[in-house]
Amino acid sequence: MTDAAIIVAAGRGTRAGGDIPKQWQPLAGRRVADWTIDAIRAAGLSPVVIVLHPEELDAPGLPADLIRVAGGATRDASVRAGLAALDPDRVENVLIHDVARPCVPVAVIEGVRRALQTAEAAAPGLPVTDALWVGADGAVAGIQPRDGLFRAQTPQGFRLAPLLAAHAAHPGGAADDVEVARHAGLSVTITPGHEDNLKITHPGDFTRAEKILRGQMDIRMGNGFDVHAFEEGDHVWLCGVKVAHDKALKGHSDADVGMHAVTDAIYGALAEGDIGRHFPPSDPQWKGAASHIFLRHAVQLAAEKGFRISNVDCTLICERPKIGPHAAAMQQVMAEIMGMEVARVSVKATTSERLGFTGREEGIAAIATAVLIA
Ligand SMILES: Nc1ccn([C@@H]2O[C@H](COP(=O)(O)OP(=O)(O)OP(=O)(O)O)[C@@H](O)[C@H]2O)c(=O)n1
Ligand SMILES: C[C@](O)(CO)[C@H](O)COP(=O)(O)O
Repeated sequence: MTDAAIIVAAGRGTRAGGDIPKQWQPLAGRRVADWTIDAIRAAGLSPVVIVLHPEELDAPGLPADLIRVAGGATRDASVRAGLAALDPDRVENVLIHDVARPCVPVAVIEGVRRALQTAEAAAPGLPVTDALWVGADGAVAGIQPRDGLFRAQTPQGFRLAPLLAAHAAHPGGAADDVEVARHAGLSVTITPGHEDNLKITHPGDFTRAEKILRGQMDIRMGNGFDVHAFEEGDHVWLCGVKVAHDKALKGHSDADVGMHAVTDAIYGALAEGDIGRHFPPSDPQWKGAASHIFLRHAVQLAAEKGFRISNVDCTLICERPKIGPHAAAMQQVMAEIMGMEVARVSVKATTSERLGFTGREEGIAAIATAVLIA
Protein backbone atom coordinates (compact mmCIF):
# COMPACT_ATOMS: atom_id res chain seq x y z
CA MET A 1 0.00 0.00 0.00
CA THR A 2 1.27 3.46 -0.87
CA ASP A 3 0.74 7.13 -0.04
CA ALA A 4 -0.57 8.81 -3.20
CA ALA A 5 -0.85 12.49 -4.09
CA ILE A 6 -3.40 14.50 -6.01
CA ILE A 7 -2.33 17.92 -7.32
CA VAL A 8 -5.38 19.98 -8.20
CA ALA A 9 -4.47 22.17 -11.16
CA ALA A 10 -7.74 22.68 -13.06
CA GLY A 11 -8.49 26.21 -11.78
CA ARG A 12 -8.38 29.31 -13.97
CA GLY A 13 -6.40 31.52 -11.59
CA THR A 14 -8.61 34.52 -12.27
CA ARG A 15 -7.46 36.45 -9.18
CA ALA A 16 -3.79 36.03 -10.14
CA GLY A 17 -4.28 37.74 -13.52
CA GLY A 18 -2.02 37.18 -16.53
CA ASP A 19 -2.71 35.81 -19.99
CA ILE A 20 -2.60 32.17 -18.91
CA PRO A 21 -3.70 30.37 -15.71
CA LYS A 22 -1.30 30.90 -12.81
CA GLN A 23 -0.04 27.29 -12.75
CA TRP A 24 1.50 27.78 -16.21
CA GLN A 25 3.01 31.19 -15.52
CA PRO A 26 6.80 31.49 -15.05
CA LEU A 27 8.30 31.39 -11.58
CA ALA A 28 12.05 31.41 -10.88
CA GLY A 29 12.89 30.08 -14.34
CA ARG A 30 10.23 27.38 -14.55
CA ARG A 31 6.43 27.16 -14.43
CA VAL A 32 4.55 27.25 -11.13
CA ALA A 33 3.28 23.70 -11.77
CA ASP A 34 6.81 22.35 -12.33
CA TRP A 35 7.91 23.48 -8.86
CA THR A 36 4.80 22.01 -7.22
CA ILE A 37 5.13 18.67 -9.02
CA ASP A 38 8.81 18.40 -8.07
CA ALA A 39 8.09 19.19 -4.41
CA ILE A 40 5.42 16.48 -4.23
CA ARG A 41 7.55 13.89 -6.05
CA ALA A 42 10.59 14.68 -3.91
CA ALA A 43 8.56 13.66 -0.86
CA GLY A 44 8.29 10.13 -2.29
CA LEU A 45 4.52 10.11 -2.87
CA SER A 46 3.37 7.68 -5.56
CA PRO A 47 1.34 7.57 -7.70
CA VAL A 48 0.91 11.28 -8.33
CA VAL A 49 -2.34 12.33 -10.03
CA ILE A 50 -2.53 15.78 -11.62
CA VAL A 51 -6.01 17.16 -12.20
CA LEU A 52 -5.98 19.44 -15.24
CA HIS A 53 -8.51 21.65 -16.96
CA PRO A 54 -10.13 19.57 -19.76
CA GLU A 55 -8.57 21.87 -22.38
CA GLU A 56 -5.09 21.43 -20.83
CA LEU A 57 -5.03 17.64 -20.54
CA ASP A 58 -2.14 17.43 -22.99
CA ALA A 59 -0.08 20.14 -21.24
CA PRO A 60 3.54 19.73 -22.43
CA GLY A 61 6.61 19.12 -20.29
CA LEU A 62 5.04 17.18 -17.41
CA PRO A 63 6.75 14.03 -16.08
CA ALA A 64 5.56 10.95 -17.99
CA ASP A 65 4.64 9.01 -14.85
CA LEU A 66 2.00 11.53 -13.69
CA ILE A 67 -1.59 10.31 -14.01
CA ARG A 68 -3.50 13.03 -15.87
CA VAL A 69 -7.18 13.51 -15.10
CA ALA A 70 -9.72 16.10 -16.30
CA GLY A 71 -11.01 18.35 -13.53
CA GLY A 72 -14.40 19.87 -12.82
CA ALA A 73 -15.88 23.35 -12.44
CA THR A 74 -15.05 23.62 -8.74
CA ARG A 75 -12.11 22.57 -6.56
CA ASP A 76 -14.09 19.78 -4.88
CA ALA A 77 -15.28 18.43 -8.25
CA SER A 78 -11.64 18.37 -9.37
CA VAL A 79 -10.61 16.52 -6.21
CA ARG A 80 -13.35 13.92 -6.80
CA ALA A 81 -12.06 13.38 -10.35
CA GLY A 82 -8.55 12.85 -8.95
CA LEU A 83 -9.77 10.42 -6.28
CA ALA A 84 -11.55 8.33 -8.93
CA ALA A 85 -8.17 7.71 -10.60
CA LEU A 86 -6.72 5.98 -7.51
CA ASP A 87 -6.89 2.25 -6.85
CA PRO A 88 -8.27 1.71 -3.29
CA ASP A 89 -6.62 -1.73 -3.21
CA ARG A 90 -3.17 -0.16 -3.60
CA VAL A 91 -3.43 3.30 -2.05
CA GLU A 92 -3.75 3.64 1.70
CA ASN A 93 -3.40 7.42 2.17
CA VAL A 94 -3.87 10.31 -0.22
CA LEU A 95 -2.42 13.81 0.13
CA ILE A 96 -4.28 16.52 -1.79
CA HIS A 97 -2.27 19.60 -2.73
CA ASP A 98 -2.99 22.89 -4.51
CA VAL A 99 -0.83 23.39 -7.61
CA ALA A 100 -0.80 27.03 -6.48
CA ARG A 101 1.45 26.17 -3.50
CA PRO A 102 4.81 25.60 -5.25
CA CYS A 103 7.06 26.41 -2.28
CA VAL A 104 5.73 23.73 0.06
CA PRO A 105 8.64 22.60 2.28
CA VAL A 106 9.23 18.86 2.44
CA ALA A 107 8.88 19.05 6.25
CA VAL A 108 5.25 20.12 5.86
CA ILE A 109 4.51 17.07 3.68
CA GLU A 110 6.38 14.76 6.05
CA GLY A 111 4.45 16.20 9.01
CA VAL A 112 1.16 15.23 7.39
CA ARG A 113 2.39 11.72 6.51
CA ARG A 114 3.73 11.18 10.01
CA ALA A 115 0.42 12.19 11.56
CA LEU A 116 -1.43 9.76 9.27
CA GLN A 117 0.38 6.87 10.95
CA THR A 118 -2.13 7.27 13.77
CA ALA A 119 -4.70 9.85 12.65
CA GLU A 120 -7.47 9.26 10.07
CA ALA A 121 -6.86 12.72 8.59
CA ALA A 122 -4.22 15.43 8.99
CA ALA A 123 -3.59 18.84 7.47
CA PRO A 124 -1.09 21.67 7.97
CA GLY A 125 -2.18 24.92 9.55
CA LEU A 126 -0.63 28.09 10.96
CA PRO A 127 -2.02 29.75 14.06
CA VAL A 128 -3.40 33.20 13.30
CA THR A 129 -1.01 35.77 14.79
CA ASP A 130 -2.58 39.06 13.70
CA ALA A 131 -5.57 40.61 15.43
CA LEU A 132 -8.78 39.93 13.53
CA TRP A 133 -11.38 42.56 12.77
CA VAL A 134 -14.82 42.40 11.34
CA GLY A 135 -15.08 45.16 8.74
CA ALA A 136 -18.09 46.99 7.40
CA ASP A 137 -18.10 49.95 4.98
CA GLY A 138 -14.33 50.38 5.36
CA ALA A 139 -14.49 50.63 9.14
CA VAL A 140 -13.86 48.17 11.97
CA ALA A 141 -17.27 46.93 13.07
CA GLY A 142 -16.09 44.35 15.57
CA ILE A 143 -13.23 42.26 16.93
CA GLN A 144 -12.95 38.54 16.18
CA PRO A 145 -11.08 36.62 18.92
CA ARG A 146 -8.20 34.75 17.26
CA ASP A 147 -7.71 32.09 19.92
CA GLY A 148 -7.81 28.65 18.35
CA LEU A 149 -7.91 30.02 14.78
CA PHE A 150 -5.64 28.58 12.10
CA ARG A 151 -4.88 29.39 8.46
CA ALA A 152 -5.42 26.17 6.48
CA GLN A 153 -2.77 24.94 4.05
CA THR A 154 -2.24 21.90 1.83
CA PRO A 155 -1.33 19.07 1.33
CA GLN A 156 -4.26 17.70 3.30
CA GLY A 157 -3.95 13.97 4.01
CA PHE A 158 -6.57 11.27 4.48
CA ARG A 159 -7.12 7.53 4.44
CA LEU A 160 -8.41 6.98 0.91
CA ALA A 161 -11.53 4.89 1.64
CA PRO A 162 -13.14 7.23 4.22
CA LEU A 163 -12.32 10.28 2.07
CA LEU A 164 -13.99 8.70 -0.97
CA ALA A 165 -17.09 8.10 1.17
CA ALA A 166 -16.94 11.63 2.57
CA HIS A 167 -16.81 13.21 -0.90
CA ALA A 168 -19.67 10.98 -2.11
CA ALA A 169 -21.81 12.20 0.81
CA HIS A 170 -20.94 15.90 0.55
CA PRO A 171 -23.38 18.32 -1.13
CA GLY A 172 -20.48 20.23 -2.79
CA GLY A 173 -19.04 23.69 -2.49
CA ALA A 174 -16.45 22.92 0.21
CA ALA A 175 -13.42 25.24 0.43
CA ASP A 176 -11.11 22.29 1.08
CA ASP A 177 -11.03 18.56 1.81
CA VAL A 178 -10.85 19.09 5.56
CA GLU A 179 -14.33 20.61 5.33
CA VAL A 180 -15.55 17.56 3.39
CA ALA A 181 -13.95 15.16 5.88
CA ARG A 182 -15.39 16.94 8.90
CA HIS A 183 -18.86 16.95 7.32
CA ALA A 184 -18.55 13.15 7.29
CA GLY A 185 -17.50 13.09 10.96
CA LEU A 186 -13.79 12.45 10.43
CA SER A 187 -11.37 13.89 12.96
CA VAL A 188 -8.58 15.99 11.42
CA THR A 189 -5.23 16.47 13.19
CA ILE A 190 -3.53 19.85 12.68
CA THR A 191 0.14 19.50 11.69
CA PRO A 192 2.72 22.31 11.39
CA GLY A 193 2.25 24.56 8.37
CA HIS A 194 4.93 26.91 7.09
CA GLU A 195 4.95 30.60 6.07
CA ASP A 196 6.76 29.60 2.85
CA ASN A 197 3.79 27.44 1.86
CA LEU A 198 1.84 30.40 0.47
CA LYS A 199 -0.91 29.92 -2.08
CA ILE A 200 -0.31 32.03 -5.17
CA THR A 201 -3.62 33.85 -5.38
CA HIS A 202 -2.99 37.50 -6.35
CA PRO A 203 -0.39 38.99 -8.77
CA GLY A 204 1.96 40.08 -5.95
CA ASP A 205 2.25 36.48 -4.71
CA PHE A 206 4.50 35.53 -7.65
CA THR A 207 7.26 37.83 -6.37
CA ARG A 208 6.98 36.41 -2.85
CA ALA A 209 7.09 32.83 -4.12
CA GLU A 210 10.04 33.61 -6.39
CA LYS A 211 12.03 35.01 -3.44
CA ILE A 212 11.28 31.89 -1.39
CA LEU A 213 12.27 29.49 -4.17
CA ARG A 214 15.45 31.37 -5.01
CA GLY A 215 16.35 31.31 -1.32
CA GLN A 216 15.79 27.53 -1.18
CA MET A 217 17.85 26.83 -4.33
CA ASP A 218 21.17 25.05 -4.15
CA ILE A 219 23.04 26.26 -7.25
CA ARG A 220 26.29 24.51 -8.27
CA MET A 221 28.63 25.33 -11.12
CA GLY A 222 31.31 23.10 -12.58
CA ASN A 223 33.87 23.36 -15.36
CA GLY A 224 35.44 20.74 -17.59
CA PHE A 225 38.49 20.82 -19.87
CA ASP A 226 39.71 18.12 -22.22
CA VAL A 227 42.24 17.65 -25.00
CA HIS A 228 42.64 14.87 -27.58
CA ALA A 229 45.45 14.59 -30.12
CA PHE A 230 44.90 13.90 -33.80
CA GLU A 231 45.88 10.64 -35.46
CA GLU A 232 45.24 9.18 -38.89
CA GLY A 233 41.61 8.83 -39.82
CA ASP A 234 38.68 10.28 -41.75
CA HIS A 235 36.26 11.60 -39.09
CA VAL A 236 35.99 12.94 -35.55
CA TRP A 237 33.20 12.62 -32.98
CA LEU A 238 32.35 16.02 -31.47
CA CYS A 239 29.45 16.55 -29.05
CA GLY A 240 27.80 13.35 -30.27
CA VAL A 241 28.01 14.21 -33.99
CA LYS A 242 30.22 12.39 -36.50
CA VAL A 243 32.07 15.05 -38.50
CA ALA A 244 34.04 14.17 -41.64
CA HIS A 245 37.68 15.28 -41.34
CA ASP A 246 41.09 14.34 -42.73
CA LYS A 247 42.20 13.16 -39.26
CA ALA A 248 40.69 11.32 -36.30
CA LEU A 249 40.98 12.03 -32.57
CA LYS A 250 43.02 9.58 -30.56
CA GLY A 251 41.66 8.28 -27.29
CA HIS A 252 40.71 5.30 -25.18
CA SER A 253 37.00 5.90 -25.88
CA ASP A 254 35.57 7.53 -29.03
CA ALA A 255 37.61 10.64 -28.03
CA ASP A 256 34.60 13.00 -28.13
CA VAL A 257 36.48 15.87 -26.55
CA GLY A 258 33.41 18.16 -26.32
CA MET A 259 31.20 15.60 -24.64
CA HIS A 260 34.02 14.76 -22.23
CA ALA A 261 34.37 18.41 -21.22
CA VAL A 262 30.61 18.70 -20.59
CA THR A 263 30.60 15.44 -18.63
CA ASP A 264 33.49 16.65 -16.48
CA ALA A 265 31.70 19.97 -15.89
CA ILE A 266 28.72 18.06 -14.46
CA TYR A 267 30.95 15.83 -12.31
CA GLY A 268 32.77 18.99 -11.21
CA ALA A 269 29.56 20.72 -10.14
CA LEU A 270 28.78 17.65 -8.03
CA ALA A 271 32.35 17.53 -6.66
CA GLU A 272 32.48 13.99 -8.07
CA GLY A 273 35.88 14.06 -9.76
CA ASP A 274 36.01 13.43 -13.49
CA ILE A 275 35.37 10.79 -16.14
CA GLY A 276 38.62 9.01 -15.32
CA ARG A 277 37.42 8.41 -11.76
CA HIS A 278 34.16 6.79 -12.85
CA PHE A 279 35.43 5.09 -16.06
CA PRO A 280 39.17 4.35 -15.53
CA PRO A 281 41.15 4.30 -18.82
CA SER A 282 42.94 1.26 -17.41
CA ASP A 283 39.67 -0.69 -17.61
CA PRO A 284 39.49 -2.43 -21.05
CA GLN A 285 35.67 -2.44 -21.04
CA TRP A 286 35.67 1.31 -21.86
CA LYS A 287 37.99 0.96 -24.88
CA GLY A 288 36.22 2.56 -27.85
CA ALA A 289 33.18 3.33 -25.66
CA ALA A 290 30.64 5.86 -26.97
CA SER A 291 30.96 8.96 -24.83
CA HIS A 292 27.20 9.28 -24.28
CA ILE A 293 27.65 6.48 -21.71
CA PHE A 294 29.78 8.84 -19.60
CA LEU A 295 27.46 11.80 -20.06
CA ARG A 296 24.37 9.76 -19.17
CA HIS A 297 26.13 8.54 -16.02
CA ALA A 298 26.93 12.11 -14.93
CA VAL A 299 23.33 13.24 -15.56
CA GLN A 300 21.99 10.23 -13.64
CA LEU A 301 24.34 10.95 -10.75
CA ALA A 302 23.11 14.56 -10.67
CA ALA A 303 19.49 13.39 -10.59
CA GLU A 304 20.24 10.93 -7.77
CA LYS A 305 21.68 13.81 -5.76
CA GLY A 306 18.53 15.87 -6.41
CA PHE A 307 19.99 18.20 -9.06
CA ARG A 308 18.66 19.16 -12.47
CA ILE A 309 20.96 20.68 -15.08
CA SER A 310 19.98 24.26 -15.73
CA ASN A 311 22.31 24.85 -18.70
CA VAL A 312 25.60 23.80 -20.22
CA ASP A 313 27.98 25.77 -22.43
CA CYS A 314 30.76 24.07 -24.39
CA THR A 315 33.49 25.74 -26.48
CA LEU A 316 35.48 23.63 -28.95
CA ILE A 317 38.95 25.02 -29.72
CA CYS A 318 40.27 24.05 -33.13
CA GLU A 319 41.24 25.47 -36.52
CA ARG A 320 39.48 22.63 -38.36
CA PRO A 321 36.98 21.05 -38.82
CA LYS A 322 34.60 24.01 -38.94
CA ILE A 323 32.07 23.61 -36.14
CA GLY A 324 29.46 26.22 -37.17
CA PRO A 325 27.64 24.00 -39.70
CA HIS A 326 27.30 21.23 -37.06
CA ALA A 327 26.63 23.25 -33.90
CA ALA A 328 22.82 22.96 -34.04
CA ALA A 329 22.99 19.19 -34.48
CA MET A 330 25.48 18.94 -31.61
CA GLN A 331 23.18 20.93 -29.32
CA GLN A 332 20.25 18.69 -30.30
CA VAL A 333 22.13 15.45 -29.58
CA MET A 334 23.54 16.69 -26.28
CA ALA A 335 20.12 17.99 -25.17
CA GLU A 336 18.52 14.62 -25.91
CA ILE A 337 21.18 12.73 -23.95
CA MET A 338 20.82 15.07 -20.97
CA GLY A 339 17.00 15.26 -21.15
CA MET A 340 17.14 19.06 -21.48
CA GLU A 341 15.57 21.71 -23.68
CA VAL A 342 17.85 22.48 -26.64
CA ALA A 343 17.72 26.16 -25.67
CA ARG A 344 19.67 25.31 -22.51
CA VAL A 345 22.56 23.65 -24.35
CA SER A 346 25.20 25.78 -26.08
CA VAL A 347 27.97 24.53 -28.38
CA LYS A 348 30.29 27.05 -29.97
CA ALA A 349 33.85 27.13 -31.27
CA THR A 350 36.90 29.29 -31.54
CA THR A 351 40.29 28.99 -33.19
CA SER A 352 43.43 29.77 -31.22
CA GLU A 353 44.66 32.11 -33.97
CA ARG A 354 47.05 29.39 -35.20
CA LEU A 355 48.89 29.51 -31.86
CA GLY A 356 49.75 26.52 -29.71
CA PHE A 357 48.90 22.84 -30.30
CA THR A 358 45.38 23.58 -31.52
CA GLY A 359 46.76 26.26 -33.84
CA ARG A 360 49.26 23.76 -35.26
CA GLU A 361 46.34 21.30 -35.73
CA GLU A 362 47.89 18.69 -33.47
CA GLY A 363 44.62 18.16 -31.61
CA ILE A 364 41.35 19.65 -30.37
CA ALA A 365 40.63 21.14 -26.93
CA ALA A 366 37.24 21.74 -25.32
CA ILE A 367 36.13 23.71 -22.30
CA ALA A 368 32.66 23.48 -20.75
CA THR A 369 30.60 24.93 -17.93
CA ALA A 370 27.51 23.37 -16.32
CA VAL A 371 25.08 24.89 -13.84
CA LEU A 372 23.08 22.49 -11.66
CA ILE A 373 20.14 23.42 -9.44
CA ALA A 374 18.54 21.47 -6.61
N1 LIG B 1 -12.28 23.96 -10.74
C1 LIG B 1 -11.16 24.01 -10.04
C2 LIG B 1 -10.84 25.12 -9.24
C3 LIG B 1 -9.64 25.12 -8.55
N2 LIG B 1 -8.80 24.07 -8.67
C4 LIG B 1 -7.52 24.08 -7.99
O1 LIG B 1 -7.69 24.32 -6.62
C5 LIG B 1 -6.57 25.01 -6.08
C6 LIG B 1 -6.96 26.17 -5.18
O2 LIG B 1 -7.76 27.05 -5.89
P1 LIG B 1 -7.43 28.56 -6.20
O3 LIG B 1 -6.18 28.99 -5.58
O4 LIG B 1 -8.67 29.31 -5.90
O5 LIG B 1 -7.15 28.51 -7.76
P2 LIG B 1 -8.03 29.04 -8.94
O6 LIG B 1 -9.41 28.52 -8.86
O7 LIG B 1 -7.25 28.70 -10.16
O8 LIG B 1 -7.96 30.61 -8.70
P3 LIG B 1 -9.10 31.71 -8.83
O9 LIG B 1 -10.11 31.40 -7.78
O10 LIG B 1 -8.40 33.00 -8.61
O11 LIG B 1 -9.66 31.59 -10.23
C7 LIG B 1 -5.73 25.44 -7.27
O12 LIG B 1 -4.59 24.62 -7.29
C8 LIG B 1 -6.63 25.23 -8.45
O13 LIG B 1 -5.95 24.89 -9.65
C9 LIG B 1 -9.13 22.99 -9.46
O14 LIG B 1 -8.36 22.05 -9.59
N3 LIG B 1 -10.32 22.96 -10.12
C1 LIG C 1 -7.49 24.47 -0.02
C2 LIG C 1 -7.03 25.80 0.46
O1 LIG C 1 -5.83 26.16 -0.15
C3 LIG C 1 -6.74 25.73 1.94
O2 LIG C 1 -6.34 26.96 2.43
C4 LIG C 1 -8.04 26.89 0.20
O3 LIG C 1 -9.24 26.59 0.84
C5 LIG C 1 -8.29 27.12 -1.28
O4 LIG C 1 -9.15 28.25 -1.38
P1 LIG C 1 -9.49 28.95 -2.76
O5 LIG C 1 -10.57 29.92 -2.48
O6 LIG C 1 -9.89 27.87 -3.71
O7 LIG C 1 -8.24 29.67 -3.19
